[in-house]
Amino acid sequence: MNSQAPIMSEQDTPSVGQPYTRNEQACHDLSIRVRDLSLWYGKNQALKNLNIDLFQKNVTALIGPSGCGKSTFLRCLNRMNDLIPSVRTEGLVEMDGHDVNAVKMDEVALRRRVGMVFQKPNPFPKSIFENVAYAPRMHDMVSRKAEQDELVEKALRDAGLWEEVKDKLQEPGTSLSGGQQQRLCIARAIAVQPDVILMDEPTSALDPISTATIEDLMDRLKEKFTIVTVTHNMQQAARVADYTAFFHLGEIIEYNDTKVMFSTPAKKKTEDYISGRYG
Ligand SMILES: Nc1ncnc2c1ncn2[C@@H]1O[C@H](COP(=O)(O)OP(=O)(O)OP(=O)(O)O)[C@@H](O)[C@H]1O
Repeated sequence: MNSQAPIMSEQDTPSVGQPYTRNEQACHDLSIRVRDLSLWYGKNQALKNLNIDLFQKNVTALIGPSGCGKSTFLRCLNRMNDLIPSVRTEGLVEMDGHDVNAVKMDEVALRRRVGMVFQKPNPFPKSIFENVAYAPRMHDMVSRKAEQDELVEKALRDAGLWEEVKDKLQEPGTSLSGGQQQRLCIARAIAVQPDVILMDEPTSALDPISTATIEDLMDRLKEKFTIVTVTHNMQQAARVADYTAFFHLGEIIEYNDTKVMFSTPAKKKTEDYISGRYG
């Protein structure tokens, strides 16, 4: 646990629909602030009046049964739901004090600040090198070849992949194993130096060893990045997450320090879910 992170007591657990309130110290660590966020797909309301604060350089896990809105919520943080025509949202999502839904917010710039890693590794059909170099070049972050090489090496090192690929950077990204491809996707996400990395079930398509490697990586990456991850795996949430939010039917039922939530959940529904009684 990040020693700078605010420690929450059970009394801090927000009741449904109420903003999470914190002490002054905690305000400095705020990355994303969500207030009264609701979302509809056509007539179906998928998110109901969500209020949550997500903290810098911590891992927050989103857990809950299938269809409860975890992925939908994740996509609100980088406006990916905008790509779905039937979607309507209400409420506020602020990143470092800026409303991400403001008309003047540039979506390209937003997605540079908020990287995303998906359930199934999805490298571009390009070389390992190009998978990492492409976005920094598009964003004019590198001009000289040497700078580009340096940035690619750094991103691959930070993603724990460099030693495995340094001699085959020109081979296709798709030639790597599933676990390596997922680390390549993480390298691609961090190459543009985002503030936040969203991960949507990043290990669910991987074997146990690759899963453990990604979990270790998340632990290291949170020194530099804010990570928000969706997982169906309770043990994974307990292992990797500083904070956990339990979603149910489009609502946040409970949000707390992971250790507190898993040892003494405040709500019966949370207890039933984490003890495997449903879901
Ligand atoms: N593109 C879409 N169009 C219409 N409805 C959608 C769309 N995506 C999700 N939904 C609906 O929104 C609700 C929340 O879905 P979402 O995928 O966010 O849940 P989830 O908790 O991430 O589920 P899972 O754990 O199974 O991935 C569900 O009722 C789902 O059917």
